[in-house]
Order: sequence, then C-alpha cells, then structure tokens
Amino acid sequence: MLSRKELFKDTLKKAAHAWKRTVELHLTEEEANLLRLYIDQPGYVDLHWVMFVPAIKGQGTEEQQKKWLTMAYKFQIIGTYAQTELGHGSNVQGLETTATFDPSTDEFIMHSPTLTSSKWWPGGLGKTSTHAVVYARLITEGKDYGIHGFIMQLRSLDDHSPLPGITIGDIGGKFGSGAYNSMDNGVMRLDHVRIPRDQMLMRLAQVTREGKYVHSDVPKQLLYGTMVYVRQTIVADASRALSRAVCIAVRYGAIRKQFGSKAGGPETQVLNYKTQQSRLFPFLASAYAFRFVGQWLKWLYTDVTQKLESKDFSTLPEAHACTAGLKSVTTSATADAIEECQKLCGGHGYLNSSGLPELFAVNLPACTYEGDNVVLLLQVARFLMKTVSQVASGKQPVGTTAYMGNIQHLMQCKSVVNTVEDWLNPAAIKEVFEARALRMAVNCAQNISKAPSQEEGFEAAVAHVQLIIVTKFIEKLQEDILGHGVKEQLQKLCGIYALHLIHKHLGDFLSTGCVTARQGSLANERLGKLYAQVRPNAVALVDAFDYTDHYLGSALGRYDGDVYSALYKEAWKDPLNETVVPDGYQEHLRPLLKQQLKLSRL
Ligand SMILES: CCCCCCCCCCCCCCC/C=C/C(=O)SCCNC(=O)CCNC(=O)[C@H](O)C(C)(C)COP(=O)(O)OP(=O)(O)OC[C@H]1O[C@@H](n2cnc3c(N)ncnc32)[C@H](O)[C@@H]1OP(=O)(O)O
Ligand SMILES: Cc1cc2nc3c(=O)[nH]c(=O)nc-3n(C[C@H](O)[C@H](O)[C@H](O)COP(=O)(O)OP(=O)(O)OC[C@H]3O[C@@H](n4cnc5c(N)ncnc54)[C@H](O)[C@@H]3O)c2cc1C
Repeated sequence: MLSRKELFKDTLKKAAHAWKRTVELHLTEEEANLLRLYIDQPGYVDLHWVMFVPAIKGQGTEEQQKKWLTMAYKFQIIGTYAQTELGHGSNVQGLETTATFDPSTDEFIMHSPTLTSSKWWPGGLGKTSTHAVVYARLITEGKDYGIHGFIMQLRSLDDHSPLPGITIGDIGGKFGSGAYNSMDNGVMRLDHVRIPRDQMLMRLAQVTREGKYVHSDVPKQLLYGTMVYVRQTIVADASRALSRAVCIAVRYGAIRKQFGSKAGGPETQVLNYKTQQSRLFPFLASAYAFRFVGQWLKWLYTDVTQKLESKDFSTLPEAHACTAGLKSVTTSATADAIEECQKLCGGHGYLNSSGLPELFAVNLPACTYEGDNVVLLLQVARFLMKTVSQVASGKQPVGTTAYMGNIQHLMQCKSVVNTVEDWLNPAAIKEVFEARALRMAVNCAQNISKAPSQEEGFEAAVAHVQLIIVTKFIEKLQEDILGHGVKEQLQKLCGIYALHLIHKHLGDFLSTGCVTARQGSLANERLGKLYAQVRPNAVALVDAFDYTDHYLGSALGRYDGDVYSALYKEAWKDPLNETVVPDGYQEHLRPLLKQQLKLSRL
C-alpha cells in the first residue's frame, strides 16, 4: 500500500538497519547474506554485494581490490553494476559508452555518445549508488579494444549530488505494485567525465602510461565472470521462490473444499482432485529438484573459482554453460509455476493477500536480468555443438557432458522399460534423458551445416539442462539422508520430476526414438500413482521448507490453516475501507445517482 517514494524510503531504512545489526552482531558474510535475504525486498544493497564487490574481486588487480574493496566492505561507498544500456542489454559487445584514454593527463574520458548509449537498468543507480563498475568500449591510440570495466565515482560523498558531467535518475515504475519498485533502477548519461587511468579494472588487460594496450594471460571471458557468479546464486533464488508458491498452494489446497458432498457429508479438499495434483505436484518436485541442483551448482562454481586462482581455465566453458542453462530453465519454470499457483488457489490466489501476485512480480524479471533466458540457452546450444564436434573428433567429454562419450550406445539404445514399475528405476530414467539430450544435440549439429536452426539448438539446450537437473536429483538420493522415511519421499518426488518432464516433452522422446508410445503411456500411469502416494505427505513436504508465516506473507498459506479469518481481516486493512463512504462520492457518485433519479421521475 506504500507509494513508490514511501516504498523506496522504507527500503533505505531496512537496509541501514540491517547493516547496523550486521556490524553490532559481528555477523559473518554468510549470516549477513541471510539477513538481507530474509528482508526480502529488492534494494541497492543487492547490487552492492552481489555485483559491485564481485566485479572488483574478479576483474580488479590486487592493488585495486585493496583500495576499493576496503571502502566497499565498510559501506563507505555504495556500488552498482552499470552494464546494460538503453539500446543494448543482451549484446554486450554492442554497448556504446566510450572510455577514451588521454595520455596527456593519464585519464580516461567516459562518454555517452548517443541516446541509446545511456546506461539503463542498473539497480541502485537511480538514487543511491555513489560508485559503479561501468562497462565501456576502451579506445586508446585511436583503436577500439571493445568492452572493459571501469570504476567510477558517480555522486559526491558529502551531499550525494551527481558529479559534474553525470546526469542520473530513476527509470520509472515497474510491473506490479510493490515488487521491484523498491529498487531504484537507474539511467545515467556521461558527458566527457574524466577518471584516472588506474580506475580501469586491470586484471584482464592494462593500458600503460603511454597508452599501450596490453593483454593479461587470463581469458577475456572473465569479463563476464560476475554474471556467472550471479547466475549461480539466482538458481537458489528460483528454488526458494518456487517453494514459497508451492507451500501456499499446497496448504491452501488442503483447506479449500469444493463439491463432492454426498448426503450432507464433508466436501472434497481441492488438493484431492487428480487434476489439482497433476498441476501442483510437479511444482513441489521441481522446488526440491532446483534446490539440489542449486547446491551442486554452488559447489561447481567454488571449484571453478579455485581452479581459476591457480590459472586453470579449462572448466570455464562448462561453468558458463551450466550457470547460463540452469539460471534459464529454473527461472522460467519458477515464473510459470508461480502464475499457475495463483490459478490453483482460485479467486483468492489473485488477491494481494495471497502473497502470490507479489511473489510473481518480484521473480518474473529473473527470466530477463543476468541474461535473457532464450539468449542464455542459445549459449548452452553453442557449447553443446562444440562438444559434439569434439566428440566426433575423438575427444572424451568430461563433467556434465561426459554422457556424450557414450555416443555409440546412446544413439541407438532402446529403453528397457516394460512395466509401470520399471519407471521407478533411476538408471532407466537417466538413460532416456541422456539419449534424448544427445540425440537432439547431434541432430542439431548435423542440421547446422544445412540450415542453422535456433529453435533446434534451444530445444537441445533445454533437454541437456533438464538432464543435469534429473541427474543431480538422482545423485542426491545416493547420499545419506537423515530422517525416517525422508529418502522414500524424495525418491517419489524425483520420480515425479523426471516423469512429468517425459509427459511434457513426450514429442522429443518419441521423435528421437528414446521411448515408444507405450512406454510414454506407462510413464503417465506411474506418474498418476506417484501423485496419489505423495498426497498424504504433501503438506509435510512443504512444511519442511520451514518458512515462517511472516516470511510467506500469505493469508492462504498460513501454517495454522485459518485462511478465511485471515482473508477477512486482511480485506479490512485496505485503505479503501478506511471510510464507509468512499472519497469521490460527493463529486462523482452522488451527482450521477441524483441525475438518474431525476430522469426516472420525469
Ligand atoms: C548470495 C546471497 C545473496 C543474498 C541476497 C539476496 C538478494 C538476491 C539478489 C539477486 C540479485 C540479482 C540482481 C540482478 C540484477 C541484474 C543485473 C543484470 O542484469 S547485469 C546485466 C546482465 N547482462 C547480461 O547477462 C547480458 C547477457 N549477454 C551476455 O552475457 C553476452 O553478451 C553473450 C554471452 C550473450 C554473448 O557474448 P559475446 O561475447 O558477444 O558472444 P559469443 O557468444 O561470441 O561469446 C564469446 C565466447 O565467450 C564465451 N562466453 C560468453 N559468456 C561467457 C561467460 N559468462 N563465461 C565464460 N565464457 C563465456 C562463449 O561461450 C564464447 O566462447 P567460445 O569458446 O568462443 O564459444
Ligand atoms: C529488474 C531488472 C534489473 C536489472 N538490473 C540490471 C543491473 O543491475 N545492471 C545491468 O547492467 N543491467 C540490469 N538489467 C538489464 C538486464 O540485464 C537486461 O534487460 C537483460 O540482459 C536483457 O537484455 P535486453 O533488455 O537488451 O533484452 P533484449 O536482448 O532486447 O531482448 C528482447 C527479446 O529479444 C530476444 N533476443 C535477443 N537477442 C536474441 C538472439 N540472439 N537470438 C534470439 N532472440 C534474441 C530475447 O529473447 C527477448 O525476447 C536489469 C533488468 C531488469 C528487468
């Protein structure tokens, strides 16, 4: 119910309080992250910690890190990540902002040469950030060396006014009433702003005092390293958002009753309807699947980072493909699922008090930021095409593409599934997912030489990423899992996750010959049985997410199930209910009613 200005100020207040508590309680970095996570309101601090600091860590020299991170860690400066422009977001190489080296003063001149080169979108840029890592085309000795990162001070540290030559503001209201409107996404134009040479982030490349451009021995793709880091964290965000929506829809489904009353008996809980289960339980399974794959991705990222530190860059392409692909598949699935959860809750799901509209509006842009999901899947396709060609030339693939080394078998194998129970076998499931992913990638690679098809590459990428998620779920179940019966429940969810994908993408599985129509129908039968088996534990499986009512923010998802009183109470809090007769009655309603009354008497 807050206006945009009030909402923004509220975000500043919360962020300042969280920082105060972080310092007072000597929180570790991980604890401070959790605190920000549970504040649960997008704000400038996200960009500061999640992008500005990592960009300097990844692209700055040791000296630069020492200088800037010391201030950033103490919040003496607030930073953002200013990459996207009005004219270009996905195509990073198409950015237009220039950083021209002037050897006479040992400075870079930062400039926005066109309207489309205005920086546009960076979070916190609009009203808050004092500094930014700005991405611009480096020009020295008359030559354009492409996009590089530069640290710029944007606002005075005394009175917060923009520095000379910098025009800066907020880009305006966004989707939803609250949601991302707490964030001051900004616009910025630069008019020949001078910065010292040593504010170019120089780990990847340097410009000497004389203006010579010098490459480092690290790959230039590390320029994109911050995005890899954030994409990895977004997978965990997606799993969290999805589990919140599912928690609301499952709990409400157990409370809501419609039809089915015979001879005055109780009506049916909507969660017992098969159609409700087949729409909702795949989301429950996905929430767990995304959590496990998110944990694995965090491990992968840490492993790659350690390798990079010792100058081993071999796993960078795989890390890029995994983070891009998983960010894309999990955020798209999550946005779709939250929207569907709204429908699963019927009319009440459409109320703000259900918590679902806000959850949807906050998570929808994750499909776009940190890389548009389609663009990112096309990157995965590019990686797969390269891997297929390496396999063809005898190279043994590793990591998440290791399965491609089994090409002889996977290109011609037939699924062993013969009964409904056979679909309980993780090896049988894994084999059909591997065969589908490989055959789609190989078909795409073969067709590329004839007529390049983006869609084919996109579909192959989706199949590969789904295989990763299924595989990581199966691997998770091979670990020791505490708690009586917990593993059995997770096995059922793993089955639901995999089989619902077979159901959804049956066309792929059939057309690549991985399963027959009969096997497809056995998978559906198995899926129906799994839904029935999960139903008794569905509420416990969402309670296990351990969300407080406060964090869930939903009248429908309350732990105590007292949904109707909560909805009723929430309704009365609406500002429209502050007066019995609404504002506007005297000016607009009363004259109208009186007029009609007069007319009817004529
Ligand atoms: C931790 C807890 C926190 C708790 C707090 C809770 C809060 C949570 C907050 C979450 C915060 C989220 C905030 C979001 C704010 C949003 C920020 C942004 O959106 S920033 C802007 C993001 N922009 C993008 O993502 C742009 C997308 N575009 C690209 O990445 C690239 O342009 C492209 C990859 C699409 C194309 O690159 P380009 O160089 O033009 O083309 P190529 O395709 O030829 O690629 C060349 C070569 O490089 C490889 N490559 C590409 N990207 C990477 C990479 N990232 N890493 C490694 N390698 C990469 C590519 O594969 C090619 O390799 P090759 O061998 O030649 O095939
Ligand atoms: C809430 C939010 C916060 C953001 N925060 C920041 C930030 O802090 N810092 C920052 O720098 N940026 C930020 N961004 C910008 C964001 O990174 C870009 O919007 C994103 O990278 C997508 O780029 P675009 O907007 O140029 O989309 P476009 O690339 O213009 O996409 C438009 C359409 O074209 C399609 N398309 C584009 N290229 C291709 C292709 N090669 N093949 C097929 N289809 C294609 C896309 O799929 C999409 O459907 C933010 C964006 C949002 C929404």
